[in-house]
This record gives sequence, structure tokens and C-alpha cells, in this order.
Amino acid sequence: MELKKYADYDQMSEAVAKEIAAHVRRHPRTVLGLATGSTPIGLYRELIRHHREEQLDFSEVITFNLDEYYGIQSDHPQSYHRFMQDHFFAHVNIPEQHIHIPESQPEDVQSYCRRYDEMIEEAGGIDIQILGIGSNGHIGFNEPAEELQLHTHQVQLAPSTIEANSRFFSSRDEVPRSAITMGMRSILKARRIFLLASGEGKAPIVKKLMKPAISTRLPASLLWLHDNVQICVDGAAAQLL
Ligand SMILES: N[C@@H]1[C@@H](O)[C@H](O)[C@@H](COP(=O)(O)O)O[C@@H]1O
Repeated sequence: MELKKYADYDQMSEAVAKEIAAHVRRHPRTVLGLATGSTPIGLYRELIRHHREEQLDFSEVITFNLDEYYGIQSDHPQSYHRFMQDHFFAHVNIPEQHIHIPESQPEDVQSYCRRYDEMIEEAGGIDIQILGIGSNGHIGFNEPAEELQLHTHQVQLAPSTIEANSRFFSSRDEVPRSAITMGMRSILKARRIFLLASGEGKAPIVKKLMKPAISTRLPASLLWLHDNVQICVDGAAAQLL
């Protein structure tokens, strides 16, 4: 696990975008694992800039998003479908059929989740996975627990996640109680992983994460088992290190 500290959010976003852009130029058919949340917004903004100003071509790129709330309409302003459309997909040339985001309410959840993992495999696996981190240490929606799931699955959200994400909804009651998320194995199979953390609110969990030990109570700590992970933090998120 490599720690990369950046002076501020913009520098962090620019640096990670540059690495991804370089990879996509070398390998146009890159499979990207994408994340939502406020943290990667700057990264998406930068990738859009590379596309517009430096002709970065996404026409062969394939994407798989980590997660989606369960039971939310895909055009709901807080759905991750909508988030990705607004912050990234509407502004670059990734063909629609290359974009994968977990369905919000599949008819048969288990077989749908199995199919989602198969689609990742069929695409050749994820080359670069982008992650944020919840202040409770979750990645995707893999919440701290006694046991973590390996594959894509439906998960109950932790009360702290419902609380944290309620800032995006008009009330706490509106936050969905569960989600469909890629599992730990699906994430750890990615060839290269960038975890981004920004702001002082993330400083305590970043400090915990940097202790070289693993626990299912801190799902992100399992990234210590992976050989190619960069933990990218801005000054505020690094302040307790
Ligand atoms: N499921 C998402 C995660 O993928 C994200 O990393 C995290 C942090 O979000 P933020 O970047 O807004 O702090 O919470 C959300 O609930």
C-alpha cells in the first residue's frame, strides 16, 4: 500500500486523472471500476478536461460501478445512475453499452449479482479501480461487519452510512436502507487500485487505515492484501498521519 499525499483536493484529483489518462492512452480498451460519493467528483472533472482539451478517447473504455442504492428510481437525483451521468458519462464518449452500474431493484437479486460479477470477468477484469472511503471504513458499500461478502450482493447500510449520506437527501428517512455493492473479492481482483480521501472528516479513518493490519471492522484495511494500491489523500485528510 503506497501513501500519496497531495497539497489539496485539486492536486490529488489532477494527479490521479493523469495516471488514468496515461493508462487509457496506452490501453484504449481499459476496464475502469468507478466510485460515487463527493470525493471522486474532481477526478471525473479532470478526466472530462483531458477528453475535451487533450482528445482523450474513451470510445473503447468499459466501466463498472461499485454500487447503487436498492429500490431507488434510476432518475432519482441521488441515485448513483444519475450521479455518474451528471458528473462523468454525459461529458465523455464512453458508449452506453460499455457502461455498467448495478441495477437498483433487480427482479432476482442473487442471480443479478452473479451476472454482474460474470460481466466483469467477461470484460477481462478491472484494470483500474477507483475507491472512496466511508468515514466508517467502508469501500463500495461493504460495511464494517463480522464477515464481509466476496461477491456482488445486497447489503444493509450501517446507521453511520445512512447518517452520513442523509446530507444528500431531504431527510434521513429518505435514505435507502440497503444497496447492491460489489464485494471484497470483486474489488481486490482489480489490477490496480486508487483509494481517494479528502477533507478533515476523513483524517481519523485514514489514520486507522494506515496501520498495517487487517480487520473486517475496517473493510478498506483488506487493501493491505493487494500489491498495487495507492492511498491518495489531500492535506486535510492526511493531518493525523
Ligand atoms: N458508497 C459510497 C462510497 O463508494 C463512497 O466512497 C463513500 C464516501 O463518500 P464521500 O466521498 O462523499 O465521502 O460513501 C458512499 O456511501
